[in-house]
Amino acid sequence: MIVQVYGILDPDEALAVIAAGADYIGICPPQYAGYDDTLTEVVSEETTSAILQATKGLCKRVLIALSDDPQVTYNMVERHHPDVIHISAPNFAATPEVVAHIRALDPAIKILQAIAVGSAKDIETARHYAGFVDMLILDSANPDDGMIGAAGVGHDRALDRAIVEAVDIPVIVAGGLGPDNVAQVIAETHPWGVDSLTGTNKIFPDGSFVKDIELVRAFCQNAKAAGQKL
Ligand SMILES: O=C(O)c1ccccc1NCC(=O)[C@H](O)[C@H](O)COP(=O)(O)O
Repeated sequence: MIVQVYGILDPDEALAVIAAGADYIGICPPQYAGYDDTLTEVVSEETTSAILQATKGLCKRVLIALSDDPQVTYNMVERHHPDVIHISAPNFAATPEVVAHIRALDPAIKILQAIAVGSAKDIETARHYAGFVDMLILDSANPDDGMIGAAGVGHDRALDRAIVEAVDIPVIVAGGLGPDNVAQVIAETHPWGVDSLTGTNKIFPDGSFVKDIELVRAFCQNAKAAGQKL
């Protein structure tokens, strides 16, 4: 069972999260799209580079792309060359042309497409993406703004399971996962990987957060143990 942990803010935190068991770490670089002032997890271009440098070869490093402007994603790939580019924008998604463009910039990169799971038609959407992306992440729509991800809530896990069974590429299940519910969700969905942001954070009164390393450790241990039982 692959474990992805999002919301990494600096190199030391990244190393602590890896030591606690994460296989993939997720970073939110500047998006130049109106999110940079509202998302507390956005880190500067310099910090993104420092995290990527400090963790090279220790885990898979994932950058999230939230902008509807394709050029923002292309610039991110060209500048940082992460192991994985995670496309999670409201109105921009992978297409065969987008994938070809990204691969021309970095032939080694893996492309992870997000789906905000909400209805049975997402099964067909997943089948479509599976024809040209490397991985899928099944996430929750944020009830406040409709954005995909970082919602801290779950969604219909029967749909996740149906998507896992419908495609032949790796699928990461996300949305409201933490140490307490990850084993149950793995048992229900049989994913290749699981992901956590909110449920492994220590949140401060002003809304800022850091990773809670003990929660990350428990999340990784519980996920791996549940994966062994599949
Ligand atoms: O990590 C971010 O900064 C982020 C911001 C906006 C949308 C998604 C984001 N992260 C993507 C992830 O993969 C999250 O871990 C995933 O959405 C799950 O989040 P949560 O429900 O809070 O565990």
